[in-house]
Amino acid sequence: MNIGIILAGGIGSRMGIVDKPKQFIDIYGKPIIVYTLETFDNHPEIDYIGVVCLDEWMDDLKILLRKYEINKVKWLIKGGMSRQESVYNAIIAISKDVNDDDILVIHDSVRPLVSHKIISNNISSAKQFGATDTVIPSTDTIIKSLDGLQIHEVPNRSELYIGQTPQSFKFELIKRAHETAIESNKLNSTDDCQLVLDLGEKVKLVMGDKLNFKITSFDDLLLLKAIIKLGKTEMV
Ligand SMILES: Nc1ccn([C@@H]2O[C@H](COP(=O)(O)OP(=O)(O)OP(=O)(O)O)[C@@H](O)[C@H]2O)c(=O)n1
Ligand SMILES: C[C@](O)(CO)[C@H](O)COP(=O)(O)O
Repeated sequence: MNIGIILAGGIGSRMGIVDKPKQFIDIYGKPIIVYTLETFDNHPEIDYIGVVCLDEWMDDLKILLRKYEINKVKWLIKGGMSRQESVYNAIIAISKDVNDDDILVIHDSVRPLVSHKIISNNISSAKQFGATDTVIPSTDTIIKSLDGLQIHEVPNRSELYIGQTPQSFKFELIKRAHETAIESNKLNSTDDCQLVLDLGEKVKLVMGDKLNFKITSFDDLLLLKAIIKLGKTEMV
């Protein structure tokens, strides 16, 4: 079984909009989270979906699921204080319904342009290797600075990638990774692959796409609107 876990438990503080979290912002009349959910709902290899949501937005989410006929959602899960806690809440919520070898495809609700190809590649890689990250090669040189004032390192760009989601895992592995992190008091990781690496397990890479960017700040919204508008125009 392949399960999409869509994370919508964040408040979007870096967006700077106070009335709603960024995943509920409308883009041409449809909230960002719906774009993401539709792609998972329509994917033939995704069996069920769990959505992790801010408690106070759960009713709005339920209305959207009905309105847009998102039918594969089986679990509605309360968000945690951190991304890591939100993922763990999902692991606990679905645990009685899944087997160790089932695949969790964990995705940020605020990456609405994820493609079916990326999801398919995640599933086949996680089935084969147990843990998979979606990445794109870094096209910029990355500068490491420990103090934000001077350069401490210029890592070799050919070894650097930008991490995206989905990140996909066999259920047993990601559950063990989270439990081990909690036992060692690591509670605020922004990346599930890091927790699997901490176990000494390998994480395979699949190629993402520049378009699968994360909506973080206001400029990302402008970009998303432009891309969706262009896409629609080109389809006409
Ligand atoms: N407690 C949290 C924090 C984040 N997320 C989710 O994790 C994804 C990536 O996180 P990020 O972009 O950092 O979202 P926010 O935490 O909402 O943003 P910010 O850091 O600006 O507050 C988002 O889909 C977000 O909803 C979550 O489910 N639970
Ligand atoms: C998981 C992630 O989206 C990969 O790019 C990213 O690590 C989330 O980090 P954030 O600090 O929650 O934006």
